[in-house]
Amino acid sequence: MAVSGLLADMESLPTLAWVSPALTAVAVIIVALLSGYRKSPTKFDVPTLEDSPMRYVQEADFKNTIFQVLTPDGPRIFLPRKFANELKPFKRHEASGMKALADRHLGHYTTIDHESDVMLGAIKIDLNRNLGLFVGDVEQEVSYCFETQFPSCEDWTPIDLHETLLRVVAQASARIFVGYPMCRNDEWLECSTKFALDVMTGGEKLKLWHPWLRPFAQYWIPEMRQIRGDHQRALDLLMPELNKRATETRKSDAAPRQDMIEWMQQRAQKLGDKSFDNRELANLQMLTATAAIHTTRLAIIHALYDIAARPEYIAPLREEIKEVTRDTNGVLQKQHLTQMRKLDSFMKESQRHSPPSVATYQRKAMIPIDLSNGFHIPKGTIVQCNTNILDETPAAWGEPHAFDGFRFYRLRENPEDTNRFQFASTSYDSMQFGFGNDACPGRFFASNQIKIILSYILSHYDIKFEDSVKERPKNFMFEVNVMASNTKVLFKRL
Ligand code: HEM
Repeated sequence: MAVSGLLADMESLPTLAWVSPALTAVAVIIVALLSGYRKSPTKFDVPTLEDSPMRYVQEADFKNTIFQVLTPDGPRIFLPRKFANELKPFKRHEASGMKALADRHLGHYTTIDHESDVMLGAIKIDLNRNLGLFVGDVEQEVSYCFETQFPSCEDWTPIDLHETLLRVVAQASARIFVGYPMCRNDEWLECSTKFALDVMTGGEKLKLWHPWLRPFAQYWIPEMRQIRGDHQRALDLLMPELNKRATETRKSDAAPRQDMIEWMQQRAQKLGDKSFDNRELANLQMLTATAAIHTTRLAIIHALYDIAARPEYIAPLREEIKEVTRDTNGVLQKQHLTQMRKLDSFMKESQRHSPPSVATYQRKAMIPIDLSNGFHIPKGTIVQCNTNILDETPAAWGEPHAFDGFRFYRLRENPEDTNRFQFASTSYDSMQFGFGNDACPGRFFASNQIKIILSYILSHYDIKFEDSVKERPKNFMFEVNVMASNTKVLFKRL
């Protein structure tokens, strides 16, 4: 029931007629809270984990059994991996990954429930088509960032990767999202990275409130208030650049400008999207940064932890980087990234052990869906598949639980498989970027960014853990998300 409906019901109670509006509001809150405690969400006839979704990873037989986690927003259904194959043929208006993600973060309130063909087209088509153009630019940006933001590391220096890499990834991504010089604008970088944190934190805090109370509670939660401010700030920061571009006369023979601002504007024109304006452009920039920056940063942190924990990989990885860039004296070019097969393999193995989530395939049923085992998914239900599948690793890939950084490198030595098993390849056995038509469209870009940043670090620094760290730091879970611990890594300039 909506809050307005609840208010109407209460107003019809004669005993409340004399109560002041403030007291009525308090009464509404109490009634809503009490009804929230009484009400248990509609359950499915499958095992239930009542408590915390964090527990299911350890306790539920997620591989073979369908089970549910009850949340105030209704049950979340967890499916064995095989059902991803059954859901894959459904189109996005029938089974939507974006809607599932938006619901998980209360997108209606946190503003991320915003599906845009302009944004998807700009990433899927324009960004992917032009990836090769930016390798030099991004490398330059990464190098500038390390030179200006990083300690000198003449001797072993402890580095907080979470903090440092946020800046590096944000700036390297902004080089392509908003172009130069905007990519070096501190305020823009702060705004575009903070938005994601406000969405995550604000959404989590709002979830603690009963759904009926959220329309009010959103105004009490600082991060929820900041989200609105973030949008306005993004627009204000972007306007000088947009005005400059709108008024600037470019030579007729000048190469077309290539960055996400340009692509979004052109896509909107092509699609005849009348609602697209500067405000929408700023919003889409924030959404793109949200999808891109924190995921990429996390993948790099995991990879660096894996390298620091297994120093025997440093020499062969460095050797490969040196070898492939020999023809250009160490300057990275597009083809070099494809040639870095050992690094690619190491990144994929690192992601196999530390995926972004144990359920990277999630969909909201936009229509009722029946699975082959007779399980009925009603419209509006969120389902997620178990994609945490070390045990189910195909036999041909070798020992499933071992960390074998070059397993995919060796698999690709088979001439038939040379284009398979890449970091950005998705398959039923490798769903870290999702699966099917709606798998992550930014994965090729992410692959490039990660390679550029890791190869910069490996070529300029030695890294290791402090002596007190005896093994690779353990990951921890937040709901279905796999998070990296906050362990410092020591850097020393070569
Ligand atoms: C290592 C970095 C990244 C990881 C691990 C990652 C992971 C994912 C996953 C698991 C999905 C859901 C796919 C599915 O449901 O089948 C997804 C979707 C998405 N990602 Fe990424 N991502 C990364 C980087 C990026 C980047 C750099 C961008 C943008 C440039 C991006 C943009 C998107 C978008 C727009 C979607 C929604 C796609 C749709 O609904 O069609 N991601 N990502």
